[in-house]
Amino acid sequence: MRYFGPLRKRGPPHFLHGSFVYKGPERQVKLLSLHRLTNSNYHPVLMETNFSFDSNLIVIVIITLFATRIIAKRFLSTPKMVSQETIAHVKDLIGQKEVFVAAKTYCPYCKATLSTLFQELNVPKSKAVVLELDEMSNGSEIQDALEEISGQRTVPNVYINGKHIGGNSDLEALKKNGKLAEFLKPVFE
Ligand SMILES: N[C@@H](CCC(=O)N[C@@H](CS)C(=O)NCC(=O)O)C(=O)O
Repeated sequence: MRYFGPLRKRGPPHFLHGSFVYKGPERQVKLLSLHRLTNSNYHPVLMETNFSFDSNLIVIVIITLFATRIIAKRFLSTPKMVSQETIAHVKDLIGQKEVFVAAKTYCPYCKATLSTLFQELNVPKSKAVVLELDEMSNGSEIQDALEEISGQRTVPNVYINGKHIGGNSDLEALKKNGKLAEFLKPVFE
């Protein structure tokens, strides 16, 4: 890369900053800036590089790569295969007790949900099945099955009396509008 100071050539600023003064396969010369001398006299400051590459082309290539990746992920990814056996097993777990929560130990939303149910609302732990999926060898399989059954992949995934409640925000919304107490009634009977 080589910089040229102001050249002797004088004239109006007929080309834009950053534009190519010369562009060949082995070198290119770009206009860096124009030094104003008088109202009508300018010195161009030029920069010469040995390798000519089109920065627009690089941007297009990067965007194309990203777009291809997103499209491939969205449309070409193979659907997760969850065995009917696992689905039946998870459905069984959901129905085993009044409350079912699929959680992960590090998940703050899960902590909030468990605190709402067991500390705030005093749901007896004996009435609930809580799965910490990240501590289970078949946790990801169960998560796939939950997605298949409820359409929800995130944790916490809450069921009360076999009814899908949703995540922590859904639980909080039900708590706010007073419907959660109604859902939990059978738990305390
Ligand atoms: N809006 C959801 C947010 C739940 C969420 O984002 N959970 C994260 C974990 S903290 C999750 O499930 N991530 C995907 C995963 O762990 O597979 C809720 O209120 O429950």
